[in-house]
Amino acid sequence: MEEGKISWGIAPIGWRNDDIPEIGAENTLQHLLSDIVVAGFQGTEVGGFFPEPKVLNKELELRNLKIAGQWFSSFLIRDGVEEVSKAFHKHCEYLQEVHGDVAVVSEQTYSIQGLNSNVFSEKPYFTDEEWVKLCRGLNELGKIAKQYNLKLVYHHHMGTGIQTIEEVDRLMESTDSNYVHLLYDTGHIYVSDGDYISLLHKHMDRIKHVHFKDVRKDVMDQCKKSGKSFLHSFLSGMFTVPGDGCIDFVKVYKQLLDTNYQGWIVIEAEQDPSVAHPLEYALMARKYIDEKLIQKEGNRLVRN
Ligand SMILES: O=C1C[C@@H](O)[C@H](O)[C@@H](O)C1=O
Ligand SMILES: [Co+2]
Repeated sequence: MEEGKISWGIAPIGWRNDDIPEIGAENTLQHLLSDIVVAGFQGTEVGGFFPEPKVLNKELELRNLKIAGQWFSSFLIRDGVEEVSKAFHKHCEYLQEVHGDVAVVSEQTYSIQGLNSNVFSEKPYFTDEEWVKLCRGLNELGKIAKQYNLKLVYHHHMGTGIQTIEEVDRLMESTDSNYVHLLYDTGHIYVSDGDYISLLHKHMDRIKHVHFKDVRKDVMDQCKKSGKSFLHSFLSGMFTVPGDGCIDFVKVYKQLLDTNYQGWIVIEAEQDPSVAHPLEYALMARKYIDEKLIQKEGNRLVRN
């Protein structure tokens, strides 16, 4: 990533979803990457179906695309830092080989994000001892990431122990800012707290990676009312690309520019690809970015 710039990416999640690997399984890596070029993005994140670094790098180079980062499910509370570190070293090695910038970490101990539980009312909570174990563990993982020239960015997520603004506040207070950074995901914090601006204001200095995920409020309300799981909520269309839901990305983007954010903004809108055509939605996102965000901000902007 170039110094002083915002890079725009789009995640594979609109084409294929690691949380439900069956959906979109017909979309190959080559198809996904070529769609990303057609839609005018500079890069993507690593999906669970991505190949070994040599093969991936070849496909990326052919299309002049970059890797922003990759998700890592940590089980620090369940397994302890020693065990988790082994898998995290491998994760970072892979990311280094594909020239990624961030390791996206989410603590999955007690997570209900992949279960058939009500994601709006059954999230887990950590005890004080578990908080200590988690935060110490994250500091250690952050040090490992640094050895590979990566930043550990923590992903707050629906259905997990770090979901709400209060929980993000506590995580930021209890971890070392040299090693643990924050991923700001507009969709997750909005569905959790009904507010996506406070987190941005409070933790701008820690935010080193951004996911732009929009929310269809009517669908969210319906999913909440019927007590749907996380997976069934997104399959019902709770999430979409920026400009197609209720989040004001102009406000968010302005704040990012005002505070001189440097790094990736990755469009991440999980939907069922058989319902929401992935390239069509990627193009919609790009149009919205160009017309409502970049043009609006004029020459303050930052697109390669
Ligand atoms: O960053 C993310 C990665 C996905 O696997 C996750 O479920 C999604 O909601 C998300 O925000
Ligand atoms: Co996300």
